[in-house]
Amino acid sequence: MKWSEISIHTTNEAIEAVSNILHEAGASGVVIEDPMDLVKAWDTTFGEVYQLNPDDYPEEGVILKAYMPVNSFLGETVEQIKEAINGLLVYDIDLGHNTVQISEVNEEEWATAWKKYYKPVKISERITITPTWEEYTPVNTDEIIIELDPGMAFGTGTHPTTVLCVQALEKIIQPGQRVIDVGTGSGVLSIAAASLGADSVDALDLDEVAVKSARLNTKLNKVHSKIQVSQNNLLDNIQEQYDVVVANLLSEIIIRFTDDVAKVLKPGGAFITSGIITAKKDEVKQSIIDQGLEIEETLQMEDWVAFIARKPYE
Ligand SMILES: C[S@@+](CC[C@H](N)C(=O)[O-])C[C@H]1O[C@@H](n2cnc3c(N)ncnc32)[C@H](O)[C@@H]1O
Repeated sequence: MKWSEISIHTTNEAIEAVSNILHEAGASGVVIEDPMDLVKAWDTTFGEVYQLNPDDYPEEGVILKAYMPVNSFLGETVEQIKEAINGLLVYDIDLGHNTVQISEVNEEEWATAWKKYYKPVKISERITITPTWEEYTPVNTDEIIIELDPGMAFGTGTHPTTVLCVQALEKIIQPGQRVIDVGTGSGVLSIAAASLGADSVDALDLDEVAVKSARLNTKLNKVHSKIQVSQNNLLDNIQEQYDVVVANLLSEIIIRFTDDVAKVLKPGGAFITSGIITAKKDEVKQSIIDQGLEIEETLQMEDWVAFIARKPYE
């Protein structure tokens, strides 16, 4: 499996916003390279007026590196990333050099680079996410451990949008419920729902790499008998009714399919959604309200928002 390393030369000021864009685009981890690597020492030993060569100018800024699987969406994703970064100019964020470079790395290089940063993390009252290669002993008796092999799909389980969805699931899931997880990635939200007592979960993703990764993770966590993983575009051709719809997707995509969410929810059912950057909060909220759902709670972590909305009884 090939990974593509996307290197973005930007400024300190833009680190957070560009990292958010990379995470929103599904990057598995963002690494910030030491800006000091870019600084070259000036040799003025003889007090001469230096003949400046543009190539020797002290470089400023930072390099952000993100990793994405090489698949048919990559070109489009990189274009979207570039567009979103350029969009930051509207907020007067200095982007510095603003260059984007792409190179291929192999799976082993990626895995060793990334595994260093990935440790067990308690992400909600009851749920701790641990990578498959770490030994972890539960601290509390009612603690739920989710073991994840993030593999090639989005989702180490620790991104703020995932954390917000897990926290919302913990509030909402009742034993026996039927759940659908749109954009399942590594399967983390489906595993959380099943572990919290849901009876059956349909886990959907457009990306076949995610489908494989989710299947593997549901087995690892021994909840595969409750979770059906399939390749599907959003809620296309879904005819069943659900107690809970959970979707951690880009704001633009959420807005596009809230009408289908309202259709598949049972009266009294809940819609949990994140992937919403604060700037897009109102737009997403309005699209949910326009479909007759009621916003029950808004959760926030760093620059990210999640909504819990409810379909009223007739
Ligand atoms: C931000 S990740 C969320 C992964 C996981 N649910 C989590 O919370 O960590 C979004 C996922 O949605 C999937 N996705 C994007 N567009 C989709 C679509 N139109 N239909 C289904 N899945 C989609 C992506 O492949 C990706 O796995």
